[in-house]
Amino acid sequence: MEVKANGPNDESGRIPDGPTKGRIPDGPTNPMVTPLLTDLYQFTMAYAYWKAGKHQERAVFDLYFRKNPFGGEYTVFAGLEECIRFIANFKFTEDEISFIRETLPGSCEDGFCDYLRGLDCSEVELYAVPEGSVVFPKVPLLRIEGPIAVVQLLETPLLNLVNYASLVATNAARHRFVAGKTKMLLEFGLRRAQGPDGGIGASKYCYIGGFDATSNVAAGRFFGIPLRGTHSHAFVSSYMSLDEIVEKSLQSSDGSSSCEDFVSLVQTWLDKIKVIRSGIPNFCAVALALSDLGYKACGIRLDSGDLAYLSCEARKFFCAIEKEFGVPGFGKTSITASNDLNEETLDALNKQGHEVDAFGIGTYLVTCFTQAALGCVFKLVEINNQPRIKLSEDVSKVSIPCKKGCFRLYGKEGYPLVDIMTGENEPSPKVGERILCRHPFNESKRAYVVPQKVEELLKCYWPGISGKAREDLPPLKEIRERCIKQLSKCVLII
Ligand SMILES: Nc1ncnc2c1ncn2[C@@H]1O[C@H](COP(=O)(O)OP(=O)(O)OP(=O)(O)O)[C@@H](O)[C@H]1O
Ligand SMILES: O=P(O)(O)OC[C@H]1O[C@H](OP(=O)(O)OP(=O)(O)O)[C@H](O)[C@@H]1O
Ligand SMILES: O=C(O)c1cccnc1
Ligand SMILES: [Mg+2]
Repeated sequence: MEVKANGPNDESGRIPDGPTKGRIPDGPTNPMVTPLLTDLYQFTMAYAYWKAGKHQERAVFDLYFRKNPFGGEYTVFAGLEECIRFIANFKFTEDEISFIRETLPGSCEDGFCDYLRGLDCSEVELYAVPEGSVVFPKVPLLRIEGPIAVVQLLETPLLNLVNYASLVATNAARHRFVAGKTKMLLEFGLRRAQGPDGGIGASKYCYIGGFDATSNVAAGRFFGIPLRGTHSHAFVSSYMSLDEIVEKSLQSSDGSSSCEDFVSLVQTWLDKIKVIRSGIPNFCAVALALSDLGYKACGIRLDSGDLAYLSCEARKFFCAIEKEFGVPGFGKTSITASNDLNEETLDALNKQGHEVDAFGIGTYLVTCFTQAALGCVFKLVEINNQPRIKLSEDVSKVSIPCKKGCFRLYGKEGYPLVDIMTGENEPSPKVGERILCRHPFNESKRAYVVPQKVEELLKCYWPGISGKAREDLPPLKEIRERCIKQLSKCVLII
């Protein structure tokens, strides 16, 4: 997938009189993310707004989710950078406008096409919680303000860019929580992911959620995520016998000598250690022969059978070899496990006791097997400075009206206590001042809080022409660090 750079930057990457100060981010990572990547009804509504002369009315929409996924207590917010790349470069091509012309009913006026031709997100402002933050239901992840017609067109792509990203980042964080901080977590899901974008997205957002590396080479290239891999069964079963190995010599690691028949050296070791019929003595024989030449073998991967038992047996074998043959560190040879792993199997392995150093996780992680979608929604909360609410018999679907300020209040030890929403014109919470926090739908849930620190959650990532300062988009590693740091504080509380 090629990284699109269709932004309005000049050669210096700056737009001299453009809508925002500083550099416009490159286009979306996936070139399929265009203004047409939206639902038809957004165009139907945009046309109706335009026809009614309503399209420029200033609207405020909140993007939020209603319930934490996986039956859990938290969510990791991800996908923001791609949202900003999208709106920063939002512009219709002539081909796209022609397609819309053909798609809308013939009675639609040509003037709408002229309107689309001139459209960009310069009049839009986007406020967001920083990517990689731990977030909770109902509190806006994004607040988007702007002319109603254009913001309406943004609904579907923004939801698309946030929903899966946040779901899979949360899934990764949950796997990390069960595996523990010290284990290496490898994302192996590309072959099982929902298409190429699902695969690339899974690798990026699992990294944010706390995975250490991916097997996905394209993701390594695009995002600088560390790449790791072992080998498959096919590699072993492709050989019938040792006679097939033609090139038998191997230079020592420092280049000072050469072993003419490395295969014989391995066999000598194998004769000394072969006690059980498994791949482990074979690995050890090769590792010991390599050690003779100054190399250090990395480790093994277990991909079937009882992973707890086999990892313990393998560890015993490695330790016995360290002792018997005096090879320092051999007992610590890395053991990776894979094969249909998920939160439950990781938990079961922990309970049984195991010696696995690294887990390779694919299908259950990237398909988010236990929950299909996060269910983020995009709701109109204000138009022309007037509040708007969506009413529903299902109280969980009632929206919270008004343009809001969102704050995280921290207690004495620096731990977050509560996220609070205020009306834009209400005074914001202040350090050391008692404030009554009320649950939005349950009157009986209320508490006075005296915050020791107040953090404004929604920051301006796209100011349009407002002239406000724009938050930088941090590198992926920083987003991941934010996530890990925030989770370490939240999980203690949960
Ligand atoms: N000690 C263990 N405790 C709990 N679950 C385990 C343990 N060891 C392995 N598992 C899980 O049990 C399942 C084993 O699956 P299955 O029986 O289909 O595979 P297998 O026969 O071992 O290997 P293969 O994939 O080669 O057929 C996997 O989901 C694996 O993660
Ligand atoms: O099990 P996952 O969590 O999806 O992780 C990725 C899996 O992909 C590979 O084998 P593959 O599944 O292709 O072959 P298999 O079905 O024979 O294990 C690898 O050996 C893992 O088992
Ligand atoms: O490198 C591996 O071991 C790997 C990569 C993808 C899927 N399964 C295993
Ligand atoms: Mg498998």
